Amino acid sequence: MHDSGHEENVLELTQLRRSFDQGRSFVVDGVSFSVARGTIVALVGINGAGKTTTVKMCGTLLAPTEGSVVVAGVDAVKNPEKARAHIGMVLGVERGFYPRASVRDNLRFFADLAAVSYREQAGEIARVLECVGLRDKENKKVQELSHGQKQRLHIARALLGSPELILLDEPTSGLDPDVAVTIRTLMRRVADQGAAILLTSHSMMEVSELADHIVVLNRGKVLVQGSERDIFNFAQLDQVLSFSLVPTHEHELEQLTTVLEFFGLVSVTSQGAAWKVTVYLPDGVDKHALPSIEGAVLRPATLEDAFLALAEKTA
Ligand SMILES: Nc1ncnc2c1ncn2[C@@H]1O[C@H](COP(=O)(O)OP(=O)(O)OP(=O)(O)O)[C@@H](O)[C@H]1O
Repeated sequence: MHDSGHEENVLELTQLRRSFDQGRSFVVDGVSFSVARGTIVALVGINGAGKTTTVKMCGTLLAPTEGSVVVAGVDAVKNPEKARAHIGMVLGVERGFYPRASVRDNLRFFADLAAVSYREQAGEIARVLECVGLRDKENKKVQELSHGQKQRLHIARALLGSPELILLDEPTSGLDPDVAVTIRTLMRRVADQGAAILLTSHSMMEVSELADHIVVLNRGKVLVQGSERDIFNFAQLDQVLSFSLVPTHEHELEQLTTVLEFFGLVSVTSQGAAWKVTVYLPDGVDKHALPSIEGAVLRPATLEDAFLALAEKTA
């Protein structure tokens, strides 16, 4: 199935737009990016940025208002069924399986849908269950599985028939950390075997670990896309200064933030009787000139910080 060059784009979005109010506003507004074979692209953005709507359009579950989606060379807007044959997806995990039927029977049903021939089904089901570490649950009823096991079963379903494109909306949300690690390892392995993966995630740690390319959405538009370094550069971020403050006089917080704004973007959130102050410091700031503040911690910025700084900037 995977017979052409490594750089081939399995998914290409061009100027994708979607309105839910007859064109008065667009929740996805001119989004373009691509996902190459063997790579993982993460779509991130604060709530309501348009991530799920974008992924649904990639999966042919929602028609774009404008723009194009091409999956494995197939125009997915004109030929959604043909495109779907190349897609495995996990979008929302509460529904989808027959709870009283066994894991194997459920996967047989989906193997049929994924056009896996009857002769190959037993082997394919064993393969995908092995991939997600559920081989010993083949005869269990789905309703007897834990939340994490069901999540892994959804991923197993998406792998049936080895689709070239895998779409995952929040694949590890609500999972125990150890199960999330298993799933992340699995995603990397599936990509290394040649699949193109598009995922959404609220976990910047996950994105940092997995994504080869990051697309940051903001109110339906691509704010920035590229490597982790590109996101840092765009957010103009190097280090982060943070501390808690219980003001001793009325204007203390205001005075301090006015001084700190000279150095970088300042975010203030309440923490009971205290205020948590975070200062996002760009490259080149003279750290020695910073006011000395009791309990302040200066540390290198993480992707989470870059993301929060961008969210703060665009709020
Ligand atoms: N079927 C719909 N009808 C009307 N508005 C919708 C519909 N689906 C989504 N929206 C709106 O589109 C916007 C983007 O939603 P979407 O779910 O794509 O965002 P998201 O980035 O995935 O958010 P979250 O991180 O909260 O999952 C939101 O304002 C949402 O209310």
